[in-house]
Formats: sequence, C-alpha cells, structure tokens
Amino acid sequence: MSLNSYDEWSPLAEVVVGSGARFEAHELELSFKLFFHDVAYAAFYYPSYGPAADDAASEPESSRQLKRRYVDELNEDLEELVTVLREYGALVHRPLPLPAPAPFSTPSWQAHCVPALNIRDQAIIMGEEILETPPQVRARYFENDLLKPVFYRYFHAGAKWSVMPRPVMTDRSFDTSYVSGQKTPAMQEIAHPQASPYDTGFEMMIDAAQCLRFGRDILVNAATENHVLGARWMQRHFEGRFRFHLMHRFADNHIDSLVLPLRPGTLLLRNPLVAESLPEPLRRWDRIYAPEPDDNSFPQYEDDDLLLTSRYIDMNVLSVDENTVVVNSLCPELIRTLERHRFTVLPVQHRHRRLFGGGFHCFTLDTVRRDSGPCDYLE
Ligand SMILES: NC(=[NH2+])NCCC[C@H](N)C(=O)O
Repeated sequence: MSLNSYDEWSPLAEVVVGSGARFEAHELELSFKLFFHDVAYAAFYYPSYGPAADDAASEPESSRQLKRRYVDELNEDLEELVTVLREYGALVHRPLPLPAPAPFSTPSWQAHCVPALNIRDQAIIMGEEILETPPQVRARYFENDLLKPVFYRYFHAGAKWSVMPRPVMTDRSFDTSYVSGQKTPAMQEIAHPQASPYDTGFEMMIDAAQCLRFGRDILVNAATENHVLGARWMQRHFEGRFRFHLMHRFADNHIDSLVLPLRPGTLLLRNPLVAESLPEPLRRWDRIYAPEPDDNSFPQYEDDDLLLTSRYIDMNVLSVDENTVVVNSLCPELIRTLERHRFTVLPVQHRHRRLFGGGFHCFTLDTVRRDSGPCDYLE
C-alpha cells in the first residue's frame, strides 16, 4: 500500500517494527552522554561513566557491553510484538538485522553501527512523505541504512522521501547549554569538546521522536540550538503543508514518554505539569494520567547495566486505532487505567525497556494508517 500516516491513532494498516539484532555495546562518548544526560544523571549513573574518583589516572571507559541475555530477551519480546500486530491485521515490515556492530569512521570521528531498534527516532512519516532526521548520537549515524529496503518499497509505490542535512558532528557541533544548565557533576566528564578542522558551529540535529503528529499540526520539542535549527528546517520544508508548534525545553529530547495522543480529544500524559505546558488547544483535550510506575515491574539490574529511560517509559504505547492500544503486559496498572477509559488493550511483554531506551511507540514506525489525513484537530 502507499505510504499514508498523518497521526498517532488512525487504524494501523502497515508498520515497521525495529530489530535489536547484534546490539552489543553503548559507546560512552560525548554525543551519547549529552543525549542521555537527563535520564542517566537522574538515575545516578553518571559517576560510573568515568574512572572512579580514586582512580583518576586510568583511562575513561569508552564503551559499555550489553549482556547477551538481555539482548536475547529483547528480541523475544519484539517477536511477540510482531505477532500481536499481525494478529491485529497490520502488515509488519522489519529493518535489516544488523549483521555485525561494524566500525566506521567519518573524517572527524569513529563509531560502531548499532541496530535499527528505536526506529521512531530517526524517521517520521509526514503524511505521504518519509523524512529522515539527522542523528544526534554518533553510533546511530548509519542506522537508517538498515531501513532502506523498507523505504525503497514505499518510494517505488510513490512516496516522497527526504533526508535532512547530515551533521559533520564534531564535538563543537553540539549546543551543550541545556546539559550544563543542569549544573550536575556530569558536565565535568563530558564538557571537553575538542577542536576539529571540520568545525562548522552548531548544526541542526533533532530526532523525529521529538515530534508528535496531529493531522496538519505537528508538536515539536526543542531544548537546544541544534533542535531549533532542525525545527526551522522542517518548518521551511513543509511550509503550507504542516503547521509546527514549537515547545521550548518541554523535555530534554523525545516527548513520547511525556505525552501521546490516543485519539482526537484524548491524551495520555505523565502528569498535570506536562499538560499545562502544551499548546492551548491541547490543554482542552481529555487527559488520562499514566499511573505512578511500580519499581517492582522492572527487572533487577546490576550496577554496570546502564538505564537509558525514566521509569515512565511504559506510557510509550502504540495506538493501533482510536479504541485499541498495545501496552506492556508488565505494567498492569496502566492497562487497568486504559480499560477504565474503555480502551481495548493488546498486552505484549517488554522486559528491558529501560536498558534499550524505548517502549512500543519508539520501536515502531507506523507507515500506513487507514483514513488518516491532514485534518485540523487543534482548531
Ligand atoms: N522515541 C523514544 N526513543 N522515546 C523514548 C523516550 C524516553 C524518555 N527519554 C524517558 O526517559 O522516559
């Protein structure tokens, strides 16, 4: 079918589900630390990024291995998600599995490829157009290559396909003021940007997952100058087709564990403060608050397991139509809350959402939603 997806709730006909194949490590370099600063610091993980204070002479740790068992369990849970979406009636596509965490280098830095897992992050379907957003984490630079077979399929069927300018991504490309404004000890470890002959100043870097689609209206969060430049590019590119509502420092980056529309007129929200920071028309929508997360619903991890999300990650649900939502079966309070509001819940187990940085909304890209269009929902 042709690409057609304008919102987060119309009946799901086709979807891409990410892959965790060969996820082996996180590279603990500047772009990663900046990106995950809020969650990692909040979880008091920062001190463990560098050498221990009494061992200042040793080299800072450059990568953190992921445990094989967690990756296997992640991929089991993803298979269950695929099964449930197929049973619902959606056509499910998959990215290519990462064949190996291959090393690559640009003229100014090096990294290792990671799998196309959180595929919500670097591509957004804007109606009949695929837009690939520029990466913010170096290891993710070539991640979308794994989605090319899927994107070509839609291209052959008539889709428009645009890619935002690719960042050079030297240390000085990053606006660190959001992170340094947090006044956390973390800055001591990450604020040593090196000069490079490729420096070009702040570059546009923004993730698709900083946006939410409401027909003709797009909500977008910008916390840094990098995000503002990215949002400006989108605004110009889609002039006359979409209206962008910029929210300043609504979150550090992604917004889909703070707010998600479940259908026109109904929002799932983390808390009342989040609701009050939304653009005026959305403050009039009905609100469903995600229940306070239960710490017992998360696996017990060890000190060397990096947590990349907040405890609210289970509100990162995938709506398959206006009445039906895919929810983590390990979050029964949220299931009950949604059922009380007369939603049908499709439960799927997702154990390691905090280790891999995403829930079901992050792991999917809804390419075809039946009857979705560039409607005015925010009037
Ligand atoms: N599209 C995504 N990867 N979203 C995940 C957002 C997670 C968010 N930073 C949190 O910690 O709750």
